Formats: sequence, structure tokens, C-alpha cells
Amino acid sequence: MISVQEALQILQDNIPPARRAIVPLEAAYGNFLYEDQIAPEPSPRYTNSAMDGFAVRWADCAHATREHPVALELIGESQAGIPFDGLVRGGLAVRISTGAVLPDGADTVIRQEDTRETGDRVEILAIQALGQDVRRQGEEFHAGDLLLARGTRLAARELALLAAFGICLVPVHVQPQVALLVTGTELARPDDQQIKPHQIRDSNSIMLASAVRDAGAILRSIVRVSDSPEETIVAIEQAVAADVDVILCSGGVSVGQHDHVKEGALTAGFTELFWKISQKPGKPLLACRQGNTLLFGLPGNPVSAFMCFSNYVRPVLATLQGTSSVSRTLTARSPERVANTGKRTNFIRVTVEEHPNELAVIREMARQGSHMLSSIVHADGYIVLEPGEVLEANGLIEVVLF
Ligand SMILES: Nc1nc2c(c(=O)[nH]1)N[C@H]1C(S)=C(S)[C@@H](COP(=O)(O)OP(=O)(O)OC[C@H]3O[C@@H](n4cnc5c(N)ncnc54)[C@H](O)[C@@H]3O)O[C@H]1N2
Ligand code: MOO
Repeated sequence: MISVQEALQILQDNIPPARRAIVPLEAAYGNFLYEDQIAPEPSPRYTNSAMDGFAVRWADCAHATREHPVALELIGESQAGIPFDGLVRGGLAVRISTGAVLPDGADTVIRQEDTRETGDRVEILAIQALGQDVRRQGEEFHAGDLLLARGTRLAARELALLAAFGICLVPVHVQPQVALLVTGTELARPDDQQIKPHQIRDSNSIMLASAVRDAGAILRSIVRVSDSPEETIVAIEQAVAADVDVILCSGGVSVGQHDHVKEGALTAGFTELFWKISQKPGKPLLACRQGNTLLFGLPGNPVSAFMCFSNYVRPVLATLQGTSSVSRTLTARSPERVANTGKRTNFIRVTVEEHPNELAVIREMARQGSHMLSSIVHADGYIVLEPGEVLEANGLIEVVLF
């Protein structure tokens, strides 16, 4: 058996390069940029008004007050999308809407509330400063400025920025594609009304499918097979033919007569990277590689499957999409003593209580069984203790949050 660190290192050394593509903006959601994005033009694109009101010359009305208004002749309008085609000379004003081009000659906008219209004239009742309520061309970005750095994840705000600059083809790392293969003769679908007394419901399918989505990857397929070597081999070969990046198998990875994932993977042409890690839960985790495809044999026990996904698969899926940001951690205090009395690295599930301006407090889940979903559902994260390691009462430790 290898250690947790050794397993992580082997995986790091075997992650294929993240796939790249230039995709339309509409298809880029959730992807990470592989190149900096540079402003092709200034923003704002043109000098425009921040308010509905009147475009004027500062010099005409610098001293205007409600007691001593300044009257200007209204000569036209600059509407958003329909600019004024003329020059604002001394003594003149142009009606302007928010976002409309500031007409030539004007340098200041008076908002509507500070004016009074009288026929073809507008009285300026108040003014604060030269250039007020004018949004200058390039005041946010000049052409050539950095908009988004490589490695940025593209979501609502980032996509809006690219759209605003007309960047419609985006260089991204493609989200990795995953095929899920769930093995187990004892499995029934969750909605099976005829479930037999010797069957259990397949909870790993939806758990892993959701975890794949949470990890930013794309689930291409879910195939369920019984504990049959032939079915397992065929299903693995089909996943390889579909050219996915990662094949995730659930169950059938231990040493029993009916565990066929390892032999299935090797028969389908995979090379073993490792099998069995000195850890609890998730000891029999299998990792294999064939070309640029990785295969994981996750243990069937639901908690083991989830913890192996969190520790090993999730970081791989992150690297495959061009990022290393995976899990959030925090330093917390344990009021109780926690010990690893076993021989394997122990991923101990804990609840986390957070209080403002205080260290978070963790409590070990009373039940840690790898068949007990409550140990992950009601936990907030986990701590890692090596064999023989003791966290004394009130000791501090890093918690990995789910
Ligand atoms: N003789 C030994 N037996 C076992 C060892 C060992 O070292 N020597 N390791 C144990 C450990 S640790 C684990 S973890 C499990 C892993 O076993 P498998 O990966 O072969 O998984 P299965 O036997 O297929 O299933 C284990 C358990 O999980 C349930 N299961 C399976 N699939 C699902 C699913 N889709 N949804 C919900 N539950 C599932 C299954 O019914 C079993 O109860 O091996 C130990 N044995
Ligand atoms: O590794 Mo198993 O996950 O201890 O039950």
C-alpha cells in the first residue's frame, strides 16, 4: 500500500495536459481562460452622459443657482443610440439621455432635476463642477489594458465584460468529460418499487454525477453493470471509445471474487498507476491510465467513494480544466481530544461551528462508518490524522470543507 502523499504525487505526474479550445462566448460559461484577455478598444467606447438632463458648456453656467438661473437655448437632443449631429456653442444646450454621446462643444451635464424648461429654453438652476455627470471615453479601460488574466473562471460577470468588448471567441481550457460506470449486482434504482430484500438502492450514481458537476466537469454518460467481468470490460471499452478524459467506476475494486474493475481496466488496455492507499476510508482506490484517459476505481462504500472523489478525483478534474483552486480550508479548534489509533491515514469527518471573530470549532462525527452517508451528509468537512497522531483537547488543526 502506498501513502496518501505518494498517491497524490503519482496522480500529479500523470495528469494529461488540459485540453484547449476557442469557444463562442455562449459556450464559455464555467471554463477557465488559458490566455489573458486584452481590451481591444477603450471603455467607455465614447464620452457620454451619466444622467438624463442637458449637455451644456461649463463656462456658460458655472455660477447658476436657483435664485439666479442661467437660461440656455435648447437646440436638439442626443438620445442613447441617436447622437446629436451638431455643435454646442456658447449659450446653447442639448437634451441628453443616460448613455447618449456627449455632443461636440459640451463638457458638462446638468441633470434634469436641476433644470426648468420654458419653451425652447432650459434654465440651469444648479451646477457643481466642470465635467459633472460625464463618463469619459477610456476612463475604465484603455485599449490594450488587461481585462481578465489567464486562469480566470468565466461566469456571469466575466462573460459580461467580454461581451462588452465584443470578444466573442474565447480561448479556454475545455471542461473535462467524465463517464461514470457503476457496478454492483445488488443495486436497485432509487425509484424501484420492486426492490428486493437483498438489494440496496444505488446512491453512488447520483452522488458522483453531482460531484462531477460540482467539480466543473461534464458528465457524458452513466452506465450500470452487474458484477460481471464481461459487462465491466465492455463498459470500460465503450467509455474509452467515447474519448472521455476520466472514467469513474464505483464498486468492485476490492479483493473479492466479484470485484472486476481492476481486471476490467487492465484488459481494456489501461496501466495501473496505483491500487490501495493506506487510508481510511477508501483503502482500495484504484487509478489507471491509458493515453490521455484516467480511470478511477472508487470503492463502492458510499462514504469511501465520496472521500476518494474529494481527495483525488476533484483535484485532477481541476487541473484538467486549467485551475488549481479546489477546496476551501480553515484552521479550527477541537474542544475534544481526537486520535487516530489505526494504522492508516484517517480522514475524520467533522462538523464545523463558525463564530464571528473566533476560531471555528470542530466536533468529530460520532459515526464514521464508510457505509454511513450521515458521516458526510451531516459533516461540514474533514481533518486528516496520520496513524498514531493525536489532536489534544483545544488543539488547532486544518479542516478541509466539503
Ligand atoms: N477481504 C477484504 N474485504 C474488503 C477489503 C479488504 O481489504 N479485504 N476492503 C474493504 C474496504 S476498505 C472497502 S472500501 C470495500 C470496497 O469494496 P468494493 O469497492 O469492492 O465495493 P463493493 O464490494 O462493490 O461495495 C462495497 C459496499 O458498497 C455498497 N455499494 C456498492 N455500490 C454502491 C452504490 N452504487 N450505491 C450505494 N452503495 C453501494 C455495496 O453494497 C457494499 O456494501 O471493500 C471492503 N472489503
Ligand atoms: O476503505 Mo474502506 O473505505 O475503509 O471502507
